[in-house]
Amino acid sequence: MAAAAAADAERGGRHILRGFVSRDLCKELEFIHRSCGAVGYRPGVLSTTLLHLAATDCAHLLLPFLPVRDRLRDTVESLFACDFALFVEFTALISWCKGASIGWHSDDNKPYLKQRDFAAVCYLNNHGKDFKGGIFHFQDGEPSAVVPFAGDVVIYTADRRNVHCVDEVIEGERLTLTLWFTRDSAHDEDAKLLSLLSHQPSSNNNFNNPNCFLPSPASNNMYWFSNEKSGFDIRCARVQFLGYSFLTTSDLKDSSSDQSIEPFEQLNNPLTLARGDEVFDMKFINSLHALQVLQFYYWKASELAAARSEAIENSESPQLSFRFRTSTDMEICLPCDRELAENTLGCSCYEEAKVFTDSNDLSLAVVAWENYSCKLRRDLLSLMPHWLPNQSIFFADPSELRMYNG
Ligand SMILES: O=C(O)CCC(=O)C(=O)O
Ligand SMILES: [Fe+2]
Repeated sequence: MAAAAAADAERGGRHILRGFVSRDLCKELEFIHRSCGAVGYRPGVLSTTLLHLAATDCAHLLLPFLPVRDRLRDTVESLFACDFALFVEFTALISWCKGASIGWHSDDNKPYLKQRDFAAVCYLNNHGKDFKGGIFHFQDGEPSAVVPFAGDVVIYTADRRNVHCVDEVIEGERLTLTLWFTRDSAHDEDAKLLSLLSHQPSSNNNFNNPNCFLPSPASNNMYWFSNEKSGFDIRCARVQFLGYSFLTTSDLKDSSSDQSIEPFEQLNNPLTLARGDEVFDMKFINSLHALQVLQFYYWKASELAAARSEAIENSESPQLSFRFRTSTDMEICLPCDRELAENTLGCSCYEEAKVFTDSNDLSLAVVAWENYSCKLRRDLLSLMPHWLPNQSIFFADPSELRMYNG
């Protein structure tokens, strides 16, 4: 087995593993990307890197990545019979929007990418259903093409033996979890992440702080998607696709209702969500907070609907969380090329979502999202003391660690 793997590596091995990532994890990572993603490293591409999550106070959202990240590293080490330690160089969720493509290249083809030894690209959604185009090709040898299917992973060496390209995406958003691995410890992603995490203000590491899982936006230009002529804010576009908009309202009784504040800045202040004439009666700390709750609601729509019908059956009165819009409720109006946004990120699945979801479930989503975030935050705080002395980020069962820690 080891000999076969070594021979494979000699030939510039490549592997396709079907069903490597569970469907549930694909959906969870999609939720993270749609609530936290920012503009990416090439035109038409959005990304959520682990460093970006850590830098925007969402370090707890690293946890869902860790089991699959560890498993991928182990798999690469064994497939290529590595007799050296392998480090993760880079981990990101990457979406390729309409118009995005990449021509023939190897992944180590720039002087600053020479440390890359292996690549793993996990597909999180489906060609044909969620997007069109976006097929992966190897220039020589077999397989010559990989059609992205949720859960599958393609693994290959990052050098000239695996020159590849991706066809232009014609429609929808093609989502991947992409990792590169290196044998050079100087490029270890974990060290960068740990340095960022250990330098965060102590209030963020304190689980007793009720705001410890609330996101902080990066700079506004990180959310501005543009072509040569116009652009749109990714956060605004994502809430619009689910049928909502951001609103400042005088009821919030703070600076957010001050209309002299520049619209982009209003996205970083308290705001709420509206759906047509209805206003959600809850204040969110900023647009990312509102977006995260809304995407959580979209992710968990069927579970939330079931929870609601159970509440009705048990004659627990459903929460009335919407009120009618008044003249003091002001929509946050940003320059936005709606057509570009729809063309870039649009997908028929959003139309289905609008019919499927019930606005009353949004208040259930707020509670469920808080529980989800609190649990991850607690797990993160259990794991941190084990990561720091090892200088490495790994997954372990946090409940066992808590027992062990007393
Ligand atoms: O997403 C893919 O299928 C491959 C992406 C790629 O080649 C790259 O990012 O270098
Ligand atoms: Fe590539």
